[in-house]
Amino acid sequence: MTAERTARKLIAVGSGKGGVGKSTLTANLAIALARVGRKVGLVDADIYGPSQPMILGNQGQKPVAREEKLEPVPSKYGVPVLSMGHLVEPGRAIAWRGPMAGGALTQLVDAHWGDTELLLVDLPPGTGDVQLTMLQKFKPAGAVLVSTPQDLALIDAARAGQLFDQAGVPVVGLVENMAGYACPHCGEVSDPFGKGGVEEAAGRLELPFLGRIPLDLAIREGGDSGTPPAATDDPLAQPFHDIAAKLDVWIGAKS
Ligand SMILES: Nc1ncnc2c1ncn2[C@@H]1O[C@H](COP(=O)(O)OP(=O)(O)OP(=O)(O)O)[C@@H](O)[C@H]1O
Repeated sequence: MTAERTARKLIAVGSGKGGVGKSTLTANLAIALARVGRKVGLVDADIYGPSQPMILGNQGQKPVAREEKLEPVPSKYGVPVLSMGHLVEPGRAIAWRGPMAGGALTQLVDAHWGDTELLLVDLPPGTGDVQLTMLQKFKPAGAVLVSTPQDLALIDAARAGQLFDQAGVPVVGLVENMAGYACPHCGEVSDPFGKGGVEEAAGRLELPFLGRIPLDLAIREGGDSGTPPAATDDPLAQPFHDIAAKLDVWIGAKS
């Protein structure tokens, strides 16, 4: 069991601010990595607001426990997942204090992940209890930070970066989400959240810039309907595959 643990790498996907697309990115990266043959699993560490069962289209399935540990729930994209969303009734509020949330996270990570070589962990936004448990107890190999290009989100992203830094977890790089919206009627591209801010911030923080994902209705619809773009042949899959390839190279270099 010790050997199994050392071989498996955890990559945390974090953000300073909520709603910037962390869960969307995590699911699509996991699918992209599975499509190139990686044995990848996903932990939805967003204990209070789990969204992976909906994004990965396996809502309503319950994980079974074997020898007091959970069995991950399969998804049709070859990415097994564990989420509080599989354990509590949909729509029910999860009002837990920090230690309980930390305990729940432990159950999700310390599960029967079998031959899974890579676990992507979708963190809750910010720098709270769950993030600290994640860093201290499970020490991810690296962290990917996602932000929209607006200043407010970037300040928080830098703060989240500091948290990883202080914990000795290297930041793999920054991803810009929701940049450039092409109007479905006239095709004109506008930037509701700005553009390029994350790349600039990455330069300032001396961190790699991993790529940019456009603001696109199909990404939102894919998330809501359990069909993430990375699992399709849509051109929207490309940025996710490009970012996943960079992450794969980074992990390879670490091994
Ligand atoms: N590039 C995009 N284009 C269009 N919609 C997007 C994009 N990225 C994310 N969304 C949508 O924005 C919403 C928030 O995204 P998501 O849940 O991934 O963010 P989050 O950072 O994980 O949020 P939370 O703070 O709840 O954890 C979702 O409805 C998602 O489908």
